[in-house]
Amino acid sequence: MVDVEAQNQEDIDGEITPAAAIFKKANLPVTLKFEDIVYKIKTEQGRGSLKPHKKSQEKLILKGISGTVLPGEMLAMLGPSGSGKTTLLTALGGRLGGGHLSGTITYNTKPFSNAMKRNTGFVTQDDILYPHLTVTETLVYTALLRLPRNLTKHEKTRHTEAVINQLGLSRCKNSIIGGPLLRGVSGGERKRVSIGQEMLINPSLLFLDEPTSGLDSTTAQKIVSTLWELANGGRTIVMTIHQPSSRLFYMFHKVLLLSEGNPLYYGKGSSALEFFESVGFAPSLAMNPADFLLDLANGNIDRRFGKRRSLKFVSDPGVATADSHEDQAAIKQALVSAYKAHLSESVKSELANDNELQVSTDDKRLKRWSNTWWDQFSVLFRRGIKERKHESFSTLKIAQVLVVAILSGLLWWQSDITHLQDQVGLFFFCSGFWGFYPLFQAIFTFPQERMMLAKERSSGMYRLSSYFMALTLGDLPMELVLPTIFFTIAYWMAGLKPTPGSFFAGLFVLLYSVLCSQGLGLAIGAAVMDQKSATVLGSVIMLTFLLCSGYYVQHVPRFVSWIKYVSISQYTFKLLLGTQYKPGETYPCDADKACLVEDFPSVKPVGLGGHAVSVIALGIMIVGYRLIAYLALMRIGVTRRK
Ligand SMILES: Nc1ncnc2c1ncn2[C@@H]1O[C@H](COP(=O)(O)OP(=O)(O)OP(=O)(O)O)[C@@H](O)[C@H]1O
Repeated sequence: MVDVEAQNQEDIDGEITPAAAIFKKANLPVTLKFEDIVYKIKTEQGRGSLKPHKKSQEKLILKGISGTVLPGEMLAMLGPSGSGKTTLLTALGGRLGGGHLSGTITYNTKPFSNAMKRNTGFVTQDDILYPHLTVTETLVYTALLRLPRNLTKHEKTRHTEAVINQLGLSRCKNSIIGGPLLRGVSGGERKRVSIGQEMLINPSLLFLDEPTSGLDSTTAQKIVSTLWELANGGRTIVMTIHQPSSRLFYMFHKVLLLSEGNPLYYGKGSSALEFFESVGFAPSLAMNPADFLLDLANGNIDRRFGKRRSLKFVSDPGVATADSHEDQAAIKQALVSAYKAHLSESVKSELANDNELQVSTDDKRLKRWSNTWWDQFSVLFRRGIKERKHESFSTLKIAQVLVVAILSGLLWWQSDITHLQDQVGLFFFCSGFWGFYPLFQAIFTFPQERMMLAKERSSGMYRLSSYFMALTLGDLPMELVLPTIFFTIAYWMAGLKPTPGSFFAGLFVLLYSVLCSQGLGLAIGAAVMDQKSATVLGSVIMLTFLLCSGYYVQHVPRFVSWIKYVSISQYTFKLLLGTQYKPGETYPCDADKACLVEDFPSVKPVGLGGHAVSVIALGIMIVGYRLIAYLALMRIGVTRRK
């Protein structure tokens, strides 16, 4: 017998078995038990309707589900769409947030813990992968982040190679993953990459949400065969599956059939038909048992197949009559009662069986994170640059900025102080353009990353701070290069003060304000997490800042005049003017008259003093907005545990 305790301790200390052997056996065999799982959520009635009063109603999603999955077993959850499969899987995987979950879930008699989290893989229904990374890159970055710190980079790469071979991904290992608008690997390969990401940590407990959905039967068979092999190595595997073929159906050690949150069957797949026959439902024709089970769970017993001849024939469930609905409900009710009468006792006695391995998972000895902050940061930074370079360094963006810069240079061509209004207009344009541009670049950052962040954070891959720093710093070079190009072109074409001091001061102000607008974009994106709403909110805020910066309206009413104190544009505009004009400087306002620049109507509202205050205010905003973004992100990927 395997010395599980020693093996487990070894894993806690980080000494994972050599790459070639990682699929042979589970590190820490897990017995999963769940008893009387009930899950309720509060829904708002009248939501989306014109009713003024919304009533909150409780909805029962899972209605007392129990079962046991032993090491070496593969449990498949079957049921119609909306029957609660994903909800139950998420609850068992320790990731269910919101709502009220009751009942007990134990892993080797213990509740979910950090040690168990490290030993658990969770493959979500949608493949959440970066489209521009190759298969190998995707898996290597995951290995670098998830495998323990005492493994060398070389060992982690060897683990990746072993996973690639095990999952039959060698042929496409250098192909990019791809996405909706980018051709990449096939759907089946993508699914295998998602499974591979979880297999890298050699989990003893593996959850998969519909791993075969949308795949042809041969690919589905390949995936389930791989999972079957993994189960054979002493792993505990739980998956939801829609309509498995009969070949697949008989590969599962256990099947749990759900209907509207109720269990209808739990036990061996091969005994399912026998059970339903014993309670009065049997197919009279040879058919895929999974299809028959789904028909039962839908209450759709066809007269040709069902023995319940007294029930009306349901020709088209889509246009079912009230009678047929009643029939369906009656069938489902009969099946729920049959489960309670014949199966619930045996499920309970199986749960009472003390067959768990008494393994100590010393949670206190286990460090929360597999890697140091710096390791996480550097891997995430490199991965971010690789994935996002296509977006950040797109020729379209560079061309856009070049065109605007050259156009501005031509429009303001060699303007001098005799055309003060024009020059002031150029500075206002700069503060507006470089307020909006970085804001909209940054606004999309977190909404686009949301799914990935939720997935990786819920498997405890990295700290939020290392992710946040890596992502925001990774975007910086391009964010700063573009305004530098713009300013250099526009400045010299427009003939502004030709001194290095004025030029660099202006450039510094522009980059400083870009950092501030970028921070605002990050904060709005992270707080709203919806691209459309964030864009609308961002444009309203930035427009307000521009309108209140003192250029358009010089006599701003008192009750809105405070807005200028939070306006990025106002501070940028003021600082840009300060790089060109000094207090007391004059301009020719009439043929033979010189006037003070600070009295010029477009300059007066912002003035030429108070630069230190502006620099401090922008500095506070640069930090403050990023802090808001960070706090808003803290809610992503964190599940509440009971
Ligand atoms: N947070 C939630 N808010 C509202 N309804 C929810 C929530 N979570 C689950 N539900 C509802 O619970 C039911 C079960 O959902 P679940 O996703 O578990 O079903 P499923 O069997 O996995 O379906 P599918 O096969 O289509 O993925 C559905 O009716 C779903 O709308």
